[in-house]
Amino acid sequence: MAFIKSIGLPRQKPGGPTCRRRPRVPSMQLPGPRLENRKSPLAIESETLVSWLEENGMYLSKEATWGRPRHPMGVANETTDEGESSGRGLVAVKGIVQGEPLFEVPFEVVLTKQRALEEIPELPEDVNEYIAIATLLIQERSRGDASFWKPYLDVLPKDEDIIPLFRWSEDDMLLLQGSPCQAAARSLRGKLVSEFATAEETIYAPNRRKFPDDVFTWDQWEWAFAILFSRAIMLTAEQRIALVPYADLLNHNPFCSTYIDVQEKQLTGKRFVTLYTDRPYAQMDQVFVTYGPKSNGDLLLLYGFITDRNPYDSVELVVALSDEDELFERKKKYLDESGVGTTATFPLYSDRYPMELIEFLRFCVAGEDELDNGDFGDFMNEDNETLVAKTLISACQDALAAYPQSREEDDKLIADRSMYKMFAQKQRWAIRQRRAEKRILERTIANIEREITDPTFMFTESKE
Ligand SMILES: C[S@@+](CC[C@H](N)C(=O)[O-])C[C@H]1O[C@@H](n2cnc3c(N)ncnc32)[C@H](O)[C@@H]1O
Repeated sequence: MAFIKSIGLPRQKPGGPTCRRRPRVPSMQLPGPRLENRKSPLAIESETLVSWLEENGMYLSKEATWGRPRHPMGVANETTDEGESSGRGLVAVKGIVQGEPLFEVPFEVVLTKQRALEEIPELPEDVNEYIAIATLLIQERSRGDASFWKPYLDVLPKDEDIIPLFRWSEDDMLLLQGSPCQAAARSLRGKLVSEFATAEETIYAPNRRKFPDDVFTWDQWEWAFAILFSRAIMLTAEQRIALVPYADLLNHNPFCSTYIDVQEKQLTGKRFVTLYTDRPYAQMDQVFVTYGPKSNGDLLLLYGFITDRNPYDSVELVVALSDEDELFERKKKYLDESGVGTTATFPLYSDRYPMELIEFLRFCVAGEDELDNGDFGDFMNEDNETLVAKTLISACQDALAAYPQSREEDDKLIADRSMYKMFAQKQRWAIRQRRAEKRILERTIANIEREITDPTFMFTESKE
């Protein structure tokens, strides 16, 4: 799935015939240090991280030690997925068997709310977890070399490389005109703005000596949340979120189901975050985790990337009770009382739709008889079911009409590889995202149009 460009690890010698190497240029002829000894800044940062983790009790030995095999992974400084850079990643440096613990990260280096409260006693005890860790991140970033977490902060992607959708400007977002992603991004951004205003008023402003206004700025806040949304993990056993250095170098593969646990060593009482694999890996394979069953829209919003092979991809479809319906008032009253409202949004997948959507539409298109006696969770009659199908098709057509470009136009942009490569990263994500959404809408229309011609057609659970 992913191709590793440069992993900074010794490659296994290939078997079979070897080819002769070109003689090396004598080092004395080279200006400055010998080329082969020059390390990229990325490699230096990764090595510094590894040394720091080892100093703080993480086992990362490159050689087997007494009774313990070598650490099975190494940091890949540049990985790619579907032709796009996916930043650093972790790679198996030896075969890994299923269920093997991959690493144990000592709690000493983990960022949690608890740790934030210890480091910043000025934070209120009941502070929200995200705000606590964001405040710790901002503080530590501002401390530069003096920060305990400096080696960790140095491997975080550079600011300009962190491009979740909620950080896009309104101009960038024009590329996603018509997409439900725009509203999701504006809504998340709005929440972050208002959370910042509250934190400013209740935590930062009252204690300026601890929280100077040139450090605790909106820009730093936005950066900290971008880091948290794209890297924090839920420690389920403890029901808390955490930033776990090293573990957060793992990239996403929706087909994985690795799991994370917190372990306490019996003799020492020391706690570690441990990751177990769900499948074996061959040497040089990139090791993945899953960030959860997320649609591309959610991946773009929180993590700043999408993946074409995403079984959980969906597009939000808005459907509403028609205000021209003769039974509008009666139906509205019922919907309001049920807490649903006359407009609802449902995820539409390329091969399925939720039964709640069908039930909602069965109710919205129902006649008087059906309203009195209907069970909307089940097929009621052909007329009602056909009306549901037509309403669904028309909702998909309306959604498609909201995009200024057609799916065919997006296809063309992507097919012209040399032109496509010249687009900026955000443009490429946007074109792929809006094309994926249109494909789901078009497929839904095609599926329903095909099925509606079948005399036994009905929406059933099996389509979910
Ligand atoms: C938890 S971090 C993983 C480590 C990260 N690659 C790095 O360089 O630090 C999550 C970020 O990695 C990138 N990423 C993870 N999985 C990816 C994938 N399958 N394709 C593209 N980018 C991916 C995205 O930028 C995402 O926000």
